[in-house]
Amino acid sequence: MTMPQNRFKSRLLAGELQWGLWSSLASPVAAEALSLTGFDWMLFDTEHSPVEIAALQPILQAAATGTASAVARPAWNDKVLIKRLLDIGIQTLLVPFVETAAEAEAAVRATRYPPDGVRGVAGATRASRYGTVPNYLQEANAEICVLVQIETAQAMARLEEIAAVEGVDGVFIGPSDLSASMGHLGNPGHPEVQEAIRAAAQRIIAAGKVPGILATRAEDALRYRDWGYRFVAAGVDTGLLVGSARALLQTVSARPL
Ligand SMILES: O=C(O)C(=O)C[C@H](O)[C@@H](O)CO
Repeated sequence: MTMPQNRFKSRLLAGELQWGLWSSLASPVAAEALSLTGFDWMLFDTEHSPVEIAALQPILQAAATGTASAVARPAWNDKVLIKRLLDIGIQTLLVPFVETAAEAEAAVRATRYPPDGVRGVAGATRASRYGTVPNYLQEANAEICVLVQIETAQAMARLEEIAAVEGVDGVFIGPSDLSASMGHLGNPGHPEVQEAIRAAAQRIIAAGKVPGILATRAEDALRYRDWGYRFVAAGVDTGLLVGSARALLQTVSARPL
């Protein structure tokens, strides 16, 4: 086997727009089906989804059927959680709650083998295609993509120093937590939050990194794209499922016998 190439990273660094889908369903069937819908990437969340590492591997195997590159979010910026995601084949990580340059540096180091970092060395894992990639240990670092998540006002204030960290490829804004941190819990659409999100895209670009974000409605996703965001999760699978079911019920139940 040859080294798996990180298509998400090469497209990110080429400045291409990549549409994503956020997955919280924690289901191999959903992952397989949704990976075939044409999105460029899918985010598999382990922070707020009921899924542990043993269940995530078959989800990633199912998702590999389709076209979407797999991105995973560890539950925390923790080198053990990150190592376990890397071992099951994740090459792109969205690291939550990064508030300082030191935390961003720690996230990058967690993804790199020594001497560049502290990633533990494993033998035959899914990452190395069970040991069939001959130069996996030598080539792995280059294919890793680190996205750090900015989701507090404190992190926003330090955006430039976080983005400047070597090895950080993209900076992702979390609108829900950011709005909570700014005193607007549950209201990411608040003008103050939206202005911070608009400005953040330009600040990230000025720092030489690629901005990304999560939207839950198409109109938000398109506005973020127009503001400069280049990896945009346009929706969440749980929301799409429940939303479609409710709309269907509303349609049929609105027509009496
Ligand atoms: O702050 C945010 O926005 C996020 O981190 C995303 C949330 O975890 C959630 O909306 C994902 O379903």
